[in-house]
Amino acid sequence: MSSFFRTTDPRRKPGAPASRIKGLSIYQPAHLGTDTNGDHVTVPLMYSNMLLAGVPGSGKSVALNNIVAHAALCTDAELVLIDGKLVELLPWAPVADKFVGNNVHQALRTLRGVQSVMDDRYDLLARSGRRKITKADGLKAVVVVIDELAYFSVTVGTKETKEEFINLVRDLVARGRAAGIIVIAATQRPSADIIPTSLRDLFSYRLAFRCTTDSSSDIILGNGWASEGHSAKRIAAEELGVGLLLTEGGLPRRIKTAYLSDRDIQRLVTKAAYIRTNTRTTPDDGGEAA
Ligand SMILES: Nc1ncnc2c1ncn2[C@@H]1O[C@H](COP(=O)(O)OP(=O)(O)OP(=O)(O)O)[C@@H](O)[C@H]1O
Repeated sequence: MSSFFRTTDPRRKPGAPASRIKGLSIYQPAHLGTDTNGDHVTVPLMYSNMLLAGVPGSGKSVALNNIVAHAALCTDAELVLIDGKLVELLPWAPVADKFVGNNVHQALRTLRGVQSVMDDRYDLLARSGRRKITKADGLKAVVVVIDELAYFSVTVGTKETKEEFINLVRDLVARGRAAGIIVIAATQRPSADIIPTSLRDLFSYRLAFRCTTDSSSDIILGNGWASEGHSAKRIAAEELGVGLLLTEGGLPRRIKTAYLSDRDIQRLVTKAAYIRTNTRTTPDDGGEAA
């Protein structure tokens, strides 16, 4: 398990001021689980985005919790949670910079706001002749977690709100990475209307949990993977939290996500709340230098 499960920082000397507890950095990879060899599986969040899909109860929310936990503990990331199901991400609401439940208009307003942050950052990049923001810019990454895509793009609202929602998501996924806008989107409906190829192909990481057909597995991972033996249909119903993780340019890798109990989440929220309100904290390490 990653170090953020500890309630106290092991490097903190007894009696040392609490302000020495450091948060994580969004430039560090997030712990997601283990592979079939038992090796740790991490995913870089900065300059990335991720699509998660699979049948109900296959493990998407548990996977999302790992990612949200990492982002919540980062002092250089803002957390925007959009939860059409309302209850899945709700435990993280106290540490979210913005929490939106099943309100499509609020969801649209929030995504428009993130889009305008992204546009401002592109102006900044254009003015300085650079291609992506770096740590040296001192700008926080914005981690936008959406569960469930289909709720806003198909189920509720009007034709106009559904179209605007999916257009905003597509734009943030397409242009967000270089600007430090990270979209993590989940759906229990891996069908072509919810995840058109043009959207799916924009995600740098795709995680397919159990699917009922090879074609729905391909809708998540990409056309042709099932025929090459990489199909999330082969994941058994009892293999909860098992999925195929595809990274850009790689092969799908079978992983099992780390499970966070409600108590783990409560403890992480408490720690993240402390880290986020303590302005003197600085993120650990940082990975990518300017
Ligand atoms: N990595 C895991 N280890 C152990 N149990 C798991 C794991 N992932 C999921 N589970 C079990 O499966 C249940 C369903 O998982 P989860 O809520 O993540 O599914 P889901 O795909 O988000 O479902 P839905 O689409 O209905 O929201 C969990 O409550 C948990 O009991």
